[in-house]
Amino acid sequence: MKDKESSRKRKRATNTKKHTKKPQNHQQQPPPRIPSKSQNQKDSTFDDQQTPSNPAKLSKPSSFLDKMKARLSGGHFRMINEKLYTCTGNEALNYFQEDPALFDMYHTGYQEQMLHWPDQPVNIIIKWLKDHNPSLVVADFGCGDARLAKNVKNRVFSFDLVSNDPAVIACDMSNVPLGSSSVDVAVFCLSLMGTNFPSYLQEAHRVLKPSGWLLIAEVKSRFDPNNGGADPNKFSKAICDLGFTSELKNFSNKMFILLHFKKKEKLSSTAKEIEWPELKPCLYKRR
Ligand SMILES: C[S@@+](CC[C@H](N)C(=O)[O-])C[C@H]1O[C@@H](n2cnc3c(N)ncnc32)[C@H](O)[C@@H]1O
Repeated sequence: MKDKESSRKRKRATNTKKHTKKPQNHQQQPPPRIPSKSQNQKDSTFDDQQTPSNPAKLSKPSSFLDKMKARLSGGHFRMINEKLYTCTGNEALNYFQEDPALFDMYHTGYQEQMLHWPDQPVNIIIKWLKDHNPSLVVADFGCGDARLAKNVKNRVFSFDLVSNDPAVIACDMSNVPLGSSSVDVAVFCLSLMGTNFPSYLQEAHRVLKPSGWLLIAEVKSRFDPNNGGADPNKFSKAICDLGFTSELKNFSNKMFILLHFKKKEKLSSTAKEIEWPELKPCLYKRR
């Protein structure tokens, strides 16, 4: 009996030893690992847009945080972008009115994406305007940061869903505060985003003077019928049926197409049903 009792006591003592935490000896801890060159390279693929040029910066904890923030904001951009391509203009207006910070988030991401485009379509349109008479009055539908208005001598009415600039008029561009036949040029630079895009083109037709110009720059992949995109000829025909003549189709750029139309002097008396092709959303890749 005594033997059993003493063996139980011994067992308890060894168990307690097993579970007792050793006091930490910090001096014996291995030193923190400094990322080697190959680890730095691996990190840079995490989000190569954010890789600092100085590798020493990578060892600072803030660079990891910066990368996390960049990743998060890239995700937010893609989410907002997809929303804009899959809802109506009015829904997009309400979306941004509820949280105007989303608009800034979208535009930060959009500018980041555009850095990877060899040419900016807005610069091609700016050049077109500079080559024409500066007295032409322009309406920029979906103007973004109003770069167009800031770079030409023309009088420009700039419209977007949110206004962060006194020069920009906040509205849904299917209903702009301009009189009928009041402008010479209507511009849509990558802005035919809403599912109701035909109503934006109808509005441009309303505000354009007879013989006024309609200039469209759109993402090329949206007009690639082999890849689910619209047939550009059907799109062009629909615009002509709205009351325009086609003046230019330029597919030479890798990233965007350029289409120019002129508003017909006289509208045909027989209004016909216009067959608009669907325009697929332009979704940006994670970089
Ligand atoms: C891709 S960005 C292009 C901005 C500018 N045109 C450029 O080329 O830099 C498209 C812009 O169209 C605006 N947009 C989209 N739908 C709109 C609508 N229904 N009414 C007004 N603006 C709209 C978006 O808010 C966004 O600023």
